This record gives sequence, C-alpha cells and structure tokens, in this order.
Amino acid sequence: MIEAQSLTKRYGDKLAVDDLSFTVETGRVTGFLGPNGAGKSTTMRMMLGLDNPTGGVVTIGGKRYSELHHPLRTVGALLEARWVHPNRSARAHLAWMAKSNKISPKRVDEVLDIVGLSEVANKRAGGFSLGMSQRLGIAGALLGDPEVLLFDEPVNGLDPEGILWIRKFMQRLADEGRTVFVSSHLLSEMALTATNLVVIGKGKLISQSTTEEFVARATDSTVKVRSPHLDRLRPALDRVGATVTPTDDGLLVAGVAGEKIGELAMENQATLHELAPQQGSLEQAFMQITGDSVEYHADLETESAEQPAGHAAVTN
Ligand SMILES: Nc1ncnc2c1ncn2[C@@H]1O[C@H](COP(=O)(O)OP(=O)(O)OP(=O)(O)O)[C@@H](O)[C@H]1O
Repeated sequence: MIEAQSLTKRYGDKLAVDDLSFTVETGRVTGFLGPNGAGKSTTMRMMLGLDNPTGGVVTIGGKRYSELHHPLRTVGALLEARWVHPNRSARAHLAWMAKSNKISPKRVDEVLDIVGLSEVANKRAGGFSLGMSQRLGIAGALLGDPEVLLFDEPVNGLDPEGILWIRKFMQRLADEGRTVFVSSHLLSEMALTATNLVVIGKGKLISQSTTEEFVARATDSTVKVRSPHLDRLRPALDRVGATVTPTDDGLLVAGVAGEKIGELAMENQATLHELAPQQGSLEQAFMQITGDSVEYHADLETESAEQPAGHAAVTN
C-alpha cells in the first residue's frame, strides 16, 4: 500500500503538490489522473525518494523510500525518461541493474521472458522501438520482484498494440496481488485500465474513488431530453435551477432528476419524445467534478483533438 499524507512540494513560488493525501490499495490498478502540470510526476518522484517533500510524507508499505533496505525489491518504477545506454543490449542493461542492486543474474532472463523480449535480448537497446523500450523499462522495474509498481505515463506515444499490451500487463500485475499506480492525463485510457482513481488538479486532490463511482457521481444527473415543445419546457427547467445545454436534437439537462423533468413537462404541456439518463464517459465526469477548472477544460480539448480515433471514444 502507498500512503501520502499532506504531501507538499514547492519549487520557489510554484506549489507543485499542495497538501495531498491519498492511499493506493494492494491488488489493484489505481490510476493517477490529472492534466499536464498537475503534479503527478513530482508526486511519483517523491514516492521514489528522487525529490524531497517540502512538507508531509509518502510511504510505501509503511516506510519512506529512504528507509527501505532493498528498494528495488519493494518498489519498481517506470518513469517517463528512462535512460538506457544505446549501445548496451537489453540483457546487458538488466544484468548491470541486477548486479548493482544485488539481485540474482538468473532474474534477468526471467524478466526478459515476462515482458516478451527474450528474442531480442542481445540486440542494442538503441535500436528498440518505443514499445520495446517501454517493455525493457518494465523489465527493469520487475527485476526485484517488487510488491509495488509505479508507471509514469506508460502509454505516451505507443501504438494501439503497445497500449493494449501495457494495459493487460498492468492488470496481470494487479491480479498477482501487486500495487500498481499509474499516472496518465488520458482519461479514456484510465477508464479501461484502472479500477480506482486518484484525481488531482493544480497539485490538489480532487477525488479518490473507484473509477465506476467517479463516473456515476457526475453522470447520474445528466438527462437527455427531446421534445417538440422545448420553448415551454426550457423556461421551467431554468426556473428550478437546472443546467441546460442545447444539443443537435434536444437538451442535455444536469442537476435535476429525470422524474422531475417529466413532471415539469406535464405541468407545462410539453410532449416528451425522449427522457433518457445518460451513461457518461470519464471525460464528462471529469468535466463535471472539476467544475470550472480552466486548466482541465483546456487539457481535455487538446486531448480530444490529439487522440487517435478509437482511443478517445471510450465510455465506461
Ligand atoms: N524541478 C522543477 N522546478 C520547478 N518547477 C517544477 C519542477 N518540476 C516540476 N515543476 C512544476 O511543478 C508543476 C507540476 O509538475 P509535474 O511534472 O509534477 O506535473 P505532471 O502532472 O506530472 O505533468 P506532466 O503530465 O506534464 O508531466 C508544474 O507546474 C511544473 O512546471
């Protein structure tokens, strides 16, 4: 289990992580979600003792990183910029890591096999594709057979096959009883990968819950309404304080239950052609829960513009 308590990191004037408290459970994939600059990498660096908190503490299995006797046997990490000597083979790289961490050399071939790199084990890592490099990074993280694994934006830049592989692999690690904590700014990716979510924005905790709860909380109250008499219904909805968004063929109504909308329609003699609670996507939930956070909205727009088709169109 990972536990952050009032974790804070200040860089000069910039509060990168602001009084952040959350727990990450064993045997699950927990997504660490937030837009670029939210403080995810900084938090992960503090978990790994690569950065010192300005305040608060983060522990892994009850201990700070600096207190771990064999860190690599407790926590393995794949950080964004993983350095591998380009002329070294995958096997040589892992053998060097194993040696410097007093891990049996036998483990090198085991982890190469686990990540599916056995056939290219003697090839130069410099010639590896991004997907293969990520696998090599994961092999390194697994060397000490750790209970806890941290992945910082592991699918960034990967093709669909690479993304699928990482997703399944993380699920397998969690099924083995490990704690898997994975950061991403891709909400739709997290909806498919993580059962739990820790969501942050501007260094602060926004939400900690299961992915299902996170989506349900925001989307239960959104109802699609179609009616030939919207001119009569809309003012009534406004009067009860509903948030109304016009769509191509009707309205999306938030903040008022479907039953109440039905009653308002009857009272105002508006025929209803459709009254449908919406099963929202994680993106919608995110927008609702983060409210008017400009930073998030900007990020979501960029994201939907950048994501390949099929990757963005994921609902829960
Ligand atoms: N070494 C540093 N010195 C100064 N500011 C920093 C440093 N590292 C991070 N920051 C700032 O702290 C904030 C949080 O950055 P961080 O990289 O942790 O966010 P992130 O959520 O991981 O974003 P990204 O997805 O872009 O990596 C940002 O505003 C960043 O510019």
